[in-house]
Amino acid sequence: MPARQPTEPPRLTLDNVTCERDDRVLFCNLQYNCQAGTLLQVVGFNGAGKTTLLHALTGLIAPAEGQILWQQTPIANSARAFRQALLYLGHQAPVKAHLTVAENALWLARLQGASVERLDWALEQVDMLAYRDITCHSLSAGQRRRVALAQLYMSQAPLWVLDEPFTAIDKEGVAKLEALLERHCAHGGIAVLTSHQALRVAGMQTLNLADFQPQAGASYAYG
Ligand SMILES: Nc1ncnc2c1ncn2[C@@H]1O[C@H](COP(=O)(O)OP(=O)(O)OP(=O)(O)O)[C@@H](O)[C@H]1O
Repeated sequence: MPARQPTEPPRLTLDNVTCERDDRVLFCNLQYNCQAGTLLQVVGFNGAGKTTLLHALTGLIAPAEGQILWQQTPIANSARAFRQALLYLGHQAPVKAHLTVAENALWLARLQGASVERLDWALEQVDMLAYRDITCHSLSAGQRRRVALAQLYMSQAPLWVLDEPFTAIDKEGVAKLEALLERHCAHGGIAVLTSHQALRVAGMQTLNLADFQPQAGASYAYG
């Protein structure tokens, strides 16, 4: 489904962002501008701060320095508009074991304000329609991830922030997700994702957190 078109083209700006955990600077002075159509893969070694950056991008944590802007307004000042524009998929597939595949996909879609008329179609896209009424506790890790990914097919949010969406997904599933990301951005959406995989998506940009490491000895600059 094409991204819902806001009145102005979507724009996400990382303005001189520094993030830290437990007084330790993970990356600093990160400057990046994502315009309509941007697909950005955040890469870096284990512990570089990729998930931390996505948490900052979604407003779950505040950067130690700098700010995140949505449509040129700091996200802290535009929380409602920003939340409506955002689809965030975290590291763990947010699937409840005691609910069926359809129930999980439905509440995730409703949580995102996504259109639920296309539930069965979305489940078909992630090859989970045959499991529609099965409770999720009996699913494999890849199948649980697929249930979570179904919401991407129902979403109209212009901004997708996805933490390791390819985890546990097989080769065919990866190719489908790559095509979906490409379509989302071709329709004017923005997608920021982390992955340790080399992805095949036309026009994808890469942000390597290793390029924004603090200088040696500067780790406690904010203490
Ligand atoms: N809630 C937290 N409290 C304290 N430290 C944290 C917290 N979350 C993460 N960290 C620390 O911040 C650093 C960066 O973690 P993060 O999960 O952002 O890395 P990552 O680049 O996503 O790693 P990976 O590739 O292994 O998923 C790690 O050293 C981690 O221990």
